[in-house]
This record gives sequence, C-alpha cells and structure tokens, in this order.
Amino acid sequence: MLDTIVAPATNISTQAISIIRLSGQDSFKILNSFIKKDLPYENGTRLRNLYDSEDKLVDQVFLISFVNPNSFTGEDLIEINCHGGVLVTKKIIQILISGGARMAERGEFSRRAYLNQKISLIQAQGINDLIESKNELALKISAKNMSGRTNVQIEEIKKEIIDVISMIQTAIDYPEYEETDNVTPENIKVEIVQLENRVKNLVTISKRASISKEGIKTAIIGIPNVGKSSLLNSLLNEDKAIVSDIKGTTRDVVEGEITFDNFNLHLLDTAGIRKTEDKIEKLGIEKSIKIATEADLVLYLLNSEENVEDLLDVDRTKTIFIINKSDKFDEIERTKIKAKFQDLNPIFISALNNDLSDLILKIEDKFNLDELVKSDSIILTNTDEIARLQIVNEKIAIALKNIENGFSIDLVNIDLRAALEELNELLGLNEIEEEIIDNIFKKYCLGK
Ligand SMILES: Nc1nc2c(ncn2[C@@H]2O[C@H](COP(=O)(O)OP(=O)(O)OP(=O)(O)O)[C@@H](O)[C@H]2O)c(=O)[nH]1
Ligand SMILES: [Mg+2]
Repeated sequence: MLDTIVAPATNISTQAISIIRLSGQDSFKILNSFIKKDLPYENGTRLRNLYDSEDKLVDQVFLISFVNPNSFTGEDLIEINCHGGVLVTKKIIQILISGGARMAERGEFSRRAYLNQKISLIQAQGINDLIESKNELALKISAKNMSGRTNVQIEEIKKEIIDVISMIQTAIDYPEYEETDNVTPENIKVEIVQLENRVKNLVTISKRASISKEGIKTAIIGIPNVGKSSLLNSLLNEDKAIVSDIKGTTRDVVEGEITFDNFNLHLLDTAGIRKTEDKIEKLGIEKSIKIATEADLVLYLLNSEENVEDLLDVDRTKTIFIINKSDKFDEIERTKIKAKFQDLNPIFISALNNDLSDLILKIEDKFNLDELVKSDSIILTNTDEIARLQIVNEKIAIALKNIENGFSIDLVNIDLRAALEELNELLGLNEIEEEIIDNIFKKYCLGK
C-alpha cells in the first residue's frame, strides 16, 4: 500500500486561507488523532479544532473529506483549510507528518491520480501546463488537455486504427466469411488515407502551437554598435543590457522574455559580429553565430553603410532584417537605403526612440496563431507527445506506401500495429492484442 502523503495545495504565505492536502489510506486515521471528534468516513465538510500532540490548540480548520475512489487522487483524501499564516500552515503539516504521513514529492498527487486511472497522462501534463501557462493560447490548450478532451480525440484516432487492423486481420484469418468480401486493398487504402490526414494535421498544428508554450528563441544579431542591446532594452522596456558607443560592448549573451497575446519571445542579445584578435570577443562572436543558427527567429540588425555581400549567411525564412537608427535618416536617405537592401525587405526602427511598431507588427504577423486560438482542434504541446504522434504518423505513412506498392495486407498490418502501439504509449496504455480481439468479435460477430 502507498504511504499517506501531505503537501500544501497553495503557496505558503501570509494569506486568508491555506489549503493542505492529505491523501492515502491512513488519511482519516492520521487526521482523527489530532481532532477531538472523529471525522466521519464519508464525503463531506466539517469544522474542527486541530490540536498538536501535546493537546495544544493549533487552529480551527475547515475539512473537506473525499472517500476513495471519489477524489482527485482516487484515494481517501482530506483537504484541510486552515488560517493562512506561514507558521500555522507549516505547523499543521509537521503535525500530520508526526502522525504518520510523509511530505509528498513533486507532482505526486497527480501521479497517484494517474495510477488510479483518475486522469490520463495527457491530462496530467495539462494540469502542469495550465499552472505554467505564459500566454492565452498556452492557457487555452492546457485547459483543453486537462479536461480530457484531447484524450477523447486521440482515442478516436486509435479506434480508427483498430478498425482498419481488425478489418485486415479478419480478412486474413477468416477469408471464407462474407463480411470480409469488401476488404479490398482499395478500400483499405481509403481508410488509411483518412487516418493519415487526421494524424498529420494534428502533428502540424501541435508543432506550431508548441512554440507558444516554449517561447520563440529569438537571436538579435549584427555588427558591433548597430544597436542590438538597445533593441533588447527597448523591447523589454528596461535597461537590461549595457549600451555604449564602444564597439564590442556586449561580450556574452543577455537574455530577456517578452509576452505577446498568443506567444512569447525568448530574446538573446548577442556579441556584435566582426573580425577581431581579442580572444574573449572572438569566443562571444562564435557563440553569436551558434545562437543564430539554433534560433527560431533571427532579428538581424543592419548598419546602412554595410555591404550586402558581407552579411552573415543566415536562414532567410526565419530572419527579419532591420535597419536601426532610422531617426538619423530623412525620406531621401530612407529610399536610398531601401533600394540598397531591397532583396532583404528591411524594417526601419529606432531603438533609441522606442519606435518599434513596424517590427512588432511584422513579428505578430509571422507568428499569428489567432486561427489556432479560435480552432476547435485538439493540440498537443508536450514535445514527447508530439514526437510520439509523429512516429504514429510515419508508421501510417509507411502502411499507406506499402499498400500503394501492392504489398500484401498482412505486411500493411505490421506498420499499423506499430502505430497503434505508439498511440497506446501516448495514452499510457498497452494491451493491444486484447483490444483488437475484442473489436473483431464485437464488429464482425464471428462465432457469435
Ligand atoms: N541615433 C540612434 N542611436 C542608437 C539607436 N540605437 C542605439 N543607438 C546608439 O548606438 C550605440 C550602440 O548601441 P548598442 O545597443 O550598445 O549596440 P550593440 O549592437 O549592442 O553593440 P555591441 O554590443 O558592441 O555589439 C549606443 O551609443 C546607442 O545609444 C537608435 O535607434 N538611434
Ligand atoms: Mg550590445
């Protein structure tokens, strides 16, 4: 049997009320040893005085009891609402530990809920994400995942795979049955195409959304003195990086985080890139180039005097070229600069004057996730989950290719089974055989 665990369900701080949760088979027994009148073994609410082991009154507490399996963890669980001082809360936790409970590990309540099949893995992840959501889209997705809706749709995909597998399996095992007459490679292909589209869409949409959770890794690069640190400061609205007119001011990366409605930028201000003999500056420059390569978005600041041929070779699809210090140019100069860099379609800003509106618009446009926010599609944001779903997608694609190439249907089934196994991993299940067998008999009524 698992230990009885205890933990604060709220931050321990000075507030009106703190909630402590106690979960496990001894919850009632442990709590009852610190109150005068036993808490009845039933779902309900009670007010009680709580005493320490020396019979000194600690606090008047409001208790909410849940008898297994009707609780979040699926175990006997008691929520203790006490007065919200730091000392009182800690004291009550200590008392419960002295009575036989132990401090819960991180996430242990959710883990137990999962072990007792109260929530799925995706829901558990959703709970975590919800707590850590940084922007609206992330909040919406995690709320959906927590509610279990995502699971329902994954279950549907799973059901479709099982249907196709059963269809093929029945045709192989019972060729004499009439029901299997319509199991032609053509029919199977139609089913698999539908399946593949569904999974592929989910992978694509999830990948796009996952950046909303992780934050878009954004490198600010350019030659020294072009105003990279000034741009970082202006975006963050604080003097985070040192700005000076000395070239090579920034030697190491300075980071910052900025939140838009539906996504976050994780900004990395880098050392200016130029030829130098200074060892430390050289190291900084190497790092700048590496960061630009790994970034999801590059803000490449240009000096109007620069030669286009001297620019760093960056992936243009993820780069926004920017002419800073636009406060220095009149209209004629602007037109000239535009012509000079026309292939790069640069945006004009002035970090000094906090004039960044065109850049902000461009970024919002690039990462417009509005349709995702409005869409009803389910979305996975956990990288492991997306990776698994991608494997499901690949297996289905192989099955499709095999059937198109005229391979026998039992070969096709091997990859579909592999896809199913992966999907079960995603759902935290693993009893394929039985499910397929169940489905065959349910659907086809073989042998009655
Ligand atoms: N006029 C004008 N000056 C600016 C602007 N942005 C930055 N500067 C000035 O340009 C100089 C260099 O700015 P930084 O932000 O330190 O440049 P950097 O690219 O980070 O330079 P390194 O760290 O050396 O690579 C400073 O004197 C800034 O005040 C701007 O929009 N307009
Ligand atoms: Mg700098």
